[in-house]
Amino acid sequence: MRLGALTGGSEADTITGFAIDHRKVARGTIFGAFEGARVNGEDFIPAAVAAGAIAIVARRGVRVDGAVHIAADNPRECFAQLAAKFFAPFPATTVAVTGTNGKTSTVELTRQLWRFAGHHAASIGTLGVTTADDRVTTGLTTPDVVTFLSNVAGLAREGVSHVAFEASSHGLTQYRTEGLPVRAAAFTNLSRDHLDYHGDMAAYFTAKLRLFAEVVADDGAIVVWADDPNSERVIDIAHARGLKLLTVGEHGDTLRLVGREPTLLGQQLTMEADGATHKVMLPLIGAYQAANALTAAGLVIATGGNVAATIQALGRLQPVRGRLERAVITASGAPVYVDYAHTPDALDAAIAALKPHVAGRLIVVFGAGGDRDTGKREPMGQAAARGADVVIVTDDNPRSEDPAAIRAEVLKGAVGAIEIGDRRAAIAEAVRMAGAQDIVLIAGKGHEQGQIIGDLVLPFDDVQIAREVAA
Ligand SMILES: CC(=O)N[C@H]1[C@@H](OP(=O)(O)OP(=O)(O)OC[C@H]2O[C@@H](n3ccc(=O)[nH]c3=O)[C@H](O)[C@@H]2O)O[C@H](CO)[C@@H](O)[C@@H]1O[C@H](C)C(=O)N[C@@H](C)C(=O)N[C@H](CCC(=O)O)C(=O)O
Ligand SMILES: Nc1ncnc2c1ncn2[C@@H]1O[C@H](COP(=O)(O)OP(=O)(O)OP(=O)(O)O)[C@@H](O)[C@H]1O
Ligand SMILES: N[C@H](CCC[C@H](N)C(=O)O)C(=O)O
Ligand SMILES: [Mg+2]
Repeated sequence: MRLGALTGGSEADTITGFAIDHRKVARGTIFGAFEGARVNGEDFIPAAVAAGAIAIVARRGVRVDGAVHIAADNPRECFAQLAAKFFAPFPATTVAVTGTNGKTSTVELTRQLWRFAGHHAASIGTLGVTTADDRVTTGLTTPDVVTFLSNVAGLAREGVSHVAFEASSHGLTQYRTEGLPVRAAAFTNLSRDHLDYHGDMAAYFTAKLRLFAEVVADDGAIVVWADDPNSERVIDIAHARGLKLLTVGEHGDTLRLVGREPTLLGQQLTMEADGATHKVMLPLIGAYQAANALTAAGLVIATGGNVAATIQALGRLQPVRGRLERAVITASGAPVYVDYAHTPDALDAAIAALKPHVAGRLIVVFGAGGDRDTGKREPMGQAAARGADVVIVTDDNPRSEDPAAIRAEVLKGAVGAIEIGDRRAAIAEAVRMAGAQDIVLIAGKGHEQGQIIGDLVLPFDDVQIAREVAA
């Protein structure tokens, strides 16, 4: 592609790629220079030009010498639109999911449901890029815009026709997933997280709402988990834009959940849809997993799926890695579950999911991550203290913070909890004390394969450790 094709000018230079990090610029690259939370990318423009950048997307008034200046009021948005033209074509059906909790689960369940319907499908999110036979991690929930667009285009070349991706609030704020048509967007729920980055709940919600107000296509659809108190705002946007609206949940119209009976290994769901009553045995436990499964079904229906067939396909869903994953049963007979709950609401949801299955005590082991929203720590402690019979506060990913100080903040909400900083020792203690009637929940790290301590990432896998200490 020639530069002129993007600028509307006559530049004949061949575009070889796009970069938002000057260290990734090569001859023929278009460099996006953005003001960041840490540094100002505009400071790297001379270095990018020296490395061979032929054009710079940057704010008006910014100095650019030796390359074409593509000036824009919103450089991130402009860059995404141009990069998408370069990387196209994309899979025909692309959908996005946002919300505080449930994004990873919903995109993964959507991918599975599409696959059951015979489509070549993929999901992109915290677990990485997942296809029927492969999973590649990207490090972030929503990868940077260049990684995202090039990956989605790569999936199209592999024959993938359907993609579901997670739109994190960071990703939406930074226009990481713009430029390609989003056919449907789903809202799972809103509760506190990431206030370190967004400042307050209003700004955090506004960041998420942009998915519905601006990103989803004008002829697209919006799928809403209708039982969240915040869903009304999303529904209002759908009405204001005249978009197709599908609501799911007890308050839903498209898929109305009228019954949910927990069983040993799953739950029997009863739904009203299309004027008929449907029953299906969902092989996943917990109200929250039913919510995500219904939201996923909503996305599949929004993109052309048959209602009755999609509901029946819920019965074939496989568990999502690290979400209420049963790691092991201890020698004394207690099941040990690993879950990615790392917000107060998620801890509530994970505990509520296990409660119906506990005859004895629920023992919860968890901590909070460092360098992330500090205000969620005490409420996480409260959620655990409220719902569990035994609480063990341990370390999550301390990152640059003092782990003892993080634990102290969590313990403010969980007075009287047991404190064991070393995560392996904490898991071992939970497993040791669990009797036949008890259940152990290890929360916060789910699928993660490492523990981030300072600048180091040490190998750590909750599932594997649980198996080791239970052996
Ligand atoms: C807070 C945040 O979102 N940071 C991400 C973001 O940073 P930023 O745009 O503010 O970048 P910055 O570091 O200030 O730099 C500004 C610009 O200068 C460029 N630069 C920077 C240094 C340099 O030497 N040369 C250079 O060109 C950068 O590429 C960037 O474009 O863009 C960077 C480049 O893509 C990301 O690496 C970085 O992720 C950091 C590592 C991170 O930890 N992000 C987490 C918080 C995150 O994004 N999480 C969300 C939500 C998780 C969830 O709830 O699921 C996610 O989607 O994963
Ligand atoms: N619909 C839901 N309602 C409440 N809690 C949920 C819901 N879905 C998931 N959770 C909780 O949140 C945890 C993380 O789930 P999941 O990974 O699907 O969310 P996410 O939105 O992708 O999270 P992240 O922001 O880290 O990417 C789960 O392990 C569970 O404890
Ligand atoms: N996507 C989430 C992951 C948190 C996982 C938890 N283990 C932690 O490290 O805080 C975040 O960036 O806030
Ligand atoms: Mg996720």
